Amino acid sequence: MSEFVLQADDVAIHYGGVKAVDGVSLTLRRGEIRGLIGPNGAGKSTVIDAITGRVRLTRGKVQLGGQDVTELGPVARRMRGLSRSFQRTSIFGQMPVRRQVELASHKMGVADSGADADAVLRELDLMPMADVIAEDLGYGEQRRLDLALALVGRPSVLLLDEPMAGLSVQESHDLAKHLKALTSRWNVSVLLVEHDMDVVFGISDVVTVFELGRVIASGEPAAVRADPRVREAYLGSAA
Ligand SMILES: Nc1ncnc2c1ncn2[C@@H]1O[C@H](COP(=O)(O)OP(=O)(O)OP(=O)(O)O)[C@@H](O)[C@H]1O
Repeated sequence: MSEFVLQADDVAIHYGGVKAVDGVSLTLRRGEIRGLIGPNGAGKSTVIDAITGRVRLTRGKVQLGGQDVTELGPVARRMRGLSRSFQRTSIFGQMPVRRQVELASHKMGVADSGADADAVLRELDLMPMADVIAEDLGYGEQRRLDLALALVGRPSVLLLDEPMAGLSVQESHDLAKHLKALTSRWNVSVLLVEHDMDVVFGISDVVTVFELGRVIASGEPAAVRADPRVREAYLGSAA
């Protein structure tokens, strides 16, 4: 058994002459949060797409729990425990919260989807809103519902692309707290692309910095924050 739940090796995604991602390697240990940061267009979302199987690799390999999944599509990867959140709550806007989560769990083939849904809702403090129509939730709660849908079937890896976008400081704080709790209580590993530096440096175990499709720094948050190259490329003097 690999010590990594997720391992991407020398991943490249080229669009014609555009090297969106060009030789990126990264890993996730069980229960670890890795923050991915970098300027706009650095290739962060493309790496997420590559890992989920949404785009085909130009080069490289993706492994999940030590198994090569490079040739598998997004649904097959999801079934093997690789989940991502979408900003998709509006698709089922007319449906009550618990029903949505239960349906998503059922679609995943979970035997007791009711129990699965309840566990997820409890974990994310959404049980009091179980019967609320999704459209009537506050924005922060909708983001949590989005996360709930990604958590059905107990994935081992969660990929999140800017989950804090549009949230208030308090809502971001709450979501960050839930993410941190998930990693310890459910042993989920998280790859977090996020522009909110307080969140990234606050909850990540490791931070990886992208620039122009490549990794320019990676390590513990304090070391990355202090790295002169990172400050120059991205963080500026405000960090
Ligand atoms: N389908 C595509 N075709 C051509 N170029 C693309 C495509 N998708 C992404 N790119 C390019 O690849 C580069 C990386 O984009 P990407 O969206 O991954 O960056 P990002 O770091 O996620 O940026 P942001 O922080 O703004 O979301 C950019 O130059 C982008 O224009």
